[in-house]
Amino acid sequence: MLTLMTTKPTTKPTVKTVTFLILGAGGDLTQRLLLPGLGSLLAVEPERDVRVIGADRADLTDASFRSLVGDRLKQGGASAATARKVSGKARYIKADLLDPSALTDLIAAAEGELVIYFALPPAISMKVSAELEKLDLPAKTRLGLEKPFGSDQTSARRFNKQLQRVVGEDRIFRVDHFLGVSTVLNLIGLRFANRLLQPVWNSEHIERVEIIYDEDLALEGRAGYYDNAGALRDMLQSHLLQILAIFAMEPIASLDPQELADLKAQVLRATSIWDGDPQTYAKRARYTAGSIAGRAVPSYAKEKGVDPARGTETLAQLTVQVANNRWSGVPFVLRSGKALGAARKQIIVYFRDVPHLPVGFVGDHTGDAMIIDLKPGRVSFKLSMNAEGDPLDLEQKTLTAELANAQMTAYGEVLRYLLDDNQLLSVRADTAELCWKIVAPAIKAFEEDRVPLQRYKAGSDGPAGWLSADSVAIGATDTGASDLTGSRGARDKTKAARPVAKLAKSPGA
Ligand SMILES: O=C1O[C@H](COP(=O)(O)O)[C@@H](O)[C@H](O)[C@H]1O
Repeated sequence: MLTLMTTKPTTKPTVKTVTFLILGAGGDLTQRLLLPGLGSLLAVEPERDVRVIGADRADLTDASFRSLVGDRLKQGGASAATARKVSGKARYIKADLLDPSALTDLIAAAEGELVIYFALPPAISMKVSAELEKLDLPAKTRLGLEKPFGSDQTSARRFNKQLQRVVGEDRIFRVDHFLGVSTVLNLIGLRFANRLLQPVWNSEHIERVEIIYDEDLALEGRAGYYDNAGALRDMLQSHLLQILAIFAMEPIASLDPQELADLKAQVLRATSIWDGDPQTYAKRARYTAGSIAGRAVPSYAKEKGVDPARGTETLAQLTVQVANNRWSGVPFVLRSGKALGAARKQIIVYFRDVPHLPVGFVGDHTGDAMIIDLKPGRVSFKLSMNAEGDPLDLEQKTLTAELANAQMTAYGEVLRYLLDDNQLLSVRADTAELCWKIVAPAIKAFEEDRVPLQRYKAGSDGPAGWLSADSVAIGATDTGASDLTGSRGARDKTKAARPVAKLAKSPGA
């Protein structure tokens, strides 16, 4: 196993006291992601002094909240002693979050630096921040926010302006847990630490890029949120465009939050739907009843809380262009969906064919690619090599290396940066707005029914023909099964699973 890169903390663990005030502490997000995420952070940095205050309308008591905090911290990996230490100091304050005097009391209860986390629906977050604007907040107060950041470019801008009236942009942390995935930071290391890769990271050598996040999970009881969002807003507008921005950005000089945000914004400003044609380059589909790994999955339209008439898509695919000197002419295909047969979370970089193959060689020398698996972190190179036996007969072998596993959950990583007042992993206001601008023509085309809502069976690979043959073949191949030497056994397995991969010359609509 070859370790390519580990994610290094940008700051050393500190023992400053930080109050983590969770607005909406009774909700699903707090229990499912935030507290376990904090637990995973405390597993690595148990010396942190984090004071958790939960606030909500729900009738919880200090005691019941402490027990919830303790359980969830342990679930995230914190030791029993650390969980006891943090949960023992946790407090629950029942509050109407739109009442200024209740907010004043919550703020007064804070010790040390204050982080206010909005685990609330966006409309409520907007109202609460309007109330916070009227209050005196302690110096260094930071706001943590969950997506969606608005529902279009205009509302995102309005929300950003509202938040910036509470604290400066340098204290606003828009959380995208994909930016906490170590693999994304590893992507920067992989590209910029390797002489081999740096010169080829452009349209001269790269023919197409796909960023795929197919999930084998279905709705998981989230109709209330998801049926109003759909795959395009839920995943492409946010997470996948963030990954694209990091992948495609110009060289970065240091892991400076401002510089990273500037470079990401530069990419996103140049990004738009391929040919400005959402009818051809935006696709949507919805799952029907099926089964995934032996588990029966009802049709999306029959899921509890879904309004079938809304036409919400559970799979979306968008081809975009980055119209700049580096990427002109290279299609970036973004795709994500639910209830697919296999979880596939990859960035695939397809390299162009060599201009000339020495006369005399035969066999498969096309389809060279780099595959970055996001979960678990892994990088594979599909390369043409001389075959065993007849050395003139080329074939493709896959060389795979594990990326270092994250020390903590993605939420743990973004919380670490938030608690440490480091904006490296947060989404800046302008990039949040730009992401809405990029997808707006596709959203409009979906709403006006100019893009047909296709169907796919839960447990399938999605509608046929969306991805090119080479992409389907890579998806069917477990890149991790190959090894660095490309032994005959591994190669045979790869070959059996994969038809000869020929690059499609179309943008992959
Ligand atoms: O933000 C979201 O992300 C998850 C996928 O992320 P993962 O880290 O849980 O794999 C997605 O299922 C969800 O719909 C979306 O809101």
